[in-house]
Amino acid sequence: MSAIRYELIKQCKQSGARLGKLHTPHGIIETPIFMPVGTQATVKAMTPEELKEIGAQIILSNTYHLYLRPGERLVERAGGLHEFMNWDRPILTDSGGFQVFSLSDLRNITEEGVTFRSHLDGSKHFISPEKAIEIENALGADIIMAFDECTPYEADYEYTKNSMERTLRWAERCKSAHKKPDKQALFGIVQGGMFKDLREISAKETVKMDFPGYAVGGLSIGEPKDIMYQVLDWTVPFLPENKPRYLMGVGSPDALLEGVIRGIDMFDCVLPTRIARNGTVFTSKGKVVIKNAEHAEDFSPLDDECDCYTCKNYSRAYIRHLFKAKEILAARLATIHNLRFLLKLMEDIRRAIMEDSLLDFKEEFFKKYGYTQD
Ligand SMILES: CNc1nc2cc3c(=O)[nH]c(N)nc3c(CCc3ccccc3)c2[nH]1
Repeated sequence: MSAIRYELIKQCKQSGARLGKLHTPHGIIETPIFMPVGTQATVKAMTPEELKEIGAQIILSNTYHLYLRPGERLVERAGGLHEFMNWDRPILTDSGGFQVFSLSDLRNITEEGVTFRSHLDGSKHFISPEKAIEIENALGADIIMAFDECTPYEADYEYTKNSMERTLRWAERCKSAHKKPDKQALFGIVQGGMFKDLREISAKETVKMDFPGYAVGGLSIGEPKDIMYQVLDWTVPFLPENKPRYLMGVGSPDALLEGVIRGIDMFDCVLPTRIARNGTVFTSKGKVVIKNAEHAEDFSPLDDECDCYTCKNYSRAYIRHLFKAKEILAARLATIHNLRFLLKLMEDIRRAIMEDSLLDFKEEFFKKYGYTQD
């Protein structure tokens, strides 16, 4: 008995897109879904109530960060992540592999696991597949990711093949180490870099291990977008239709649409919250850098098609002023807007799939958004 159940509601007639419901111990998630990232047990600048207000159904957190600070045992003693961060809806945690590679400098990878230095204080640490699962079990997320190596984009065939094969062996070890499959759903992660045959082997071998859901890893790491889409075309067909598919690290509007069309159900990205704090916001007519002088006396909202709290109550001029004055409210208002923009885009996508008009919706969205302005 797995912790989650995926219900395929409708297969799009125009593309590989699907409408689904993911039943989890903390509630039902409608897919396709965008998942805000809350790396250190908080979606930066947002309260849980504000996240619910804008329609967030599931949030992500990070094993690597929470292990280093405050420690997974403290979170466990607090009653687990849901209690600790006052979030009673679903949570997904990544296994830490990716973060070790993108955050800590000194690191050594062996069959056993990864030795690395903490990006906080330089202290030495070791994480194995077993250790990663132990941490994720202690944190208590509804969906947990297997410990994998996100193969670097520029890796050659030989390295990518060895890395992918090790990730498969690690996946088996994660399955064996997982203590609570009835409470926490463990997803396998497909690797294989930019190579068709390696992606196919990784997908087939990972599916043989029968996980409740599958992630496509090793993407959104600097490769051109058309390569990412090509890798999806090579990989998704080998993933079972009755299980959710999660494309890791993807979240720009155009990539969300292209991923949905290729049969992806779940997405995450730090982009909307990160660029919000730097003063860049999504709008239906493309991205806007609010600090630019042109907005100084623009008393219209960020986006006149947006229904969010920020767009209903504040002007571009005011938000620009807050950024120029380095006011904390600036980051909050921009974050509310950017997250709502993507969550609403996913709502519109789900409606378009229901109405068999997804490709028409995509056409119209790109025309207005100005596709090239990704
Ligand atoms: C930005 N691009 C990006 N590509 C990724 C590839 C992988 C990958 O191949 N393996 C794993 N395990 N994670 C990846 C992530 C991190 C996603 C995440 C961040 C925060 C919280 C929860 C989840 C990625 N992120």
